[in-house]
Amino acid sequence: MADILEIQGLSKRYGSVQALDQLSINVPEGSIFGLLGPNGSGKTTTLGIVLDVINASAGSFQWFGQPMSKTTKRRIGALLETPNFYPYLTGEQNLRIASDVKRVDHSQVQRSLEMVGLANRKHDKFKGYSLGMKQRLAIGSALLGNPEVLVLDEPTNGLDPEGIAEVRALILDVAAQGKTIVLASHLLDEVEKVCTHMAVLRTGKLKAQGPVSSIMATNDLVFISGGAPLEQLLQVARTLPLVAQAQQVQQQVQLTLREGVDSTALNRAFFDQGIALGQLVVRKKSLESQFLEIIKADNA
Ligand SMILES: Nc1ncnc2c1ncn2[C@@H]1O[C@H](COP(=O)(O)OP(=O)(O)OP(=O)(O)O)[C@@H](O)[C@H]1O
Repeated sequence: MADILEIQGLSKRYGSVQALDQLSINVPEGSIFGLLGPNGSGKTTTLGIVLDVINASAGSFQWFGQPMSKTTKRRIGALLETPNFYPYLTGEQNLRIASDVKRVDHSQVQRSLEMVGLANRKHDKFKGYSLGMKQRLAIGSALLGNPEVLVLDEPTNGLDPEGIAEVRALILDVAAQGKTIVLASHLLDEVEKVCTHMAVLRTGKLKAQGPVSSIMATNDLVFISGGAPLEQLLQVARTLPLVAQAQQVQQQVQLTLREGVDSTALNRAFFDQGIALGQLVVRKKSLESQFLEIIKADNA
């Protein structure tokens, strides 16, 4: 997969605040890329820079392997903040105005309305739309001109649960039509549910990056029991080089394995110590606990 966006060593300073610190990120073509981080971690600044509305203090970026230009910009649709739609105009009328501003042909309006599932409500006034529909119209506006990439900043912020579900489904839908999506979110759950790839930001620094599945696959938790009393399991586990961390959790011993170690090796290691484990369960750590660990490590 080629990278549609490459960011190299991006830094941004606002006075005494180092908003971004040597950030390097690659966004693969066709991915739904989540920029995950708590408030103030630099997500909006990153998106602002790559959309050419904020100047970087240092570093560079390329879209489609090229520096930013008018032509490149036309290939990117963005929604950084909620557009000001006219409440008394219909969804269609609002998108017509948006297409005039963007200098995009009016024929694009119907296409956009269809993409965001509002074609059958296009004659309704904007003020009558649900929160989810309003946000879908905003995404429709970003899709005018049929860009290859869609950039969204916190696309579900301020929505009700129904709206959140609608917008997440829409993002998956738009991606299924071949577009790359870059979205910023402070919600771990959102990135886990929607994104294929992710970068974790903390105080302007990159903490992790890669396919969501591989980031989640590291540091699995393993629960063992049986074959020996719990105290003994715990004691042996703590002597094994392939175990990074061991503690008792209810009637089991919870282990974190070192990177690259699988559960078969663990089983064998116990067997070598004369213990045939009764039960061994691998549970993938939730993205949330990993994320919190990354944050914790950063603060340490
Ligand atoms: N125009 C500005 N002037 C001064 N400091 C700024 C400015 N914009 C952002 N910052 C600071 O830069 C840091 C990164 O902010 P940024 O908005 O990029 O983070 P974020 O992850 O998008 O957070 P949020 O979701 O709260 O917007 C924060 O410490 C913020 O206070």
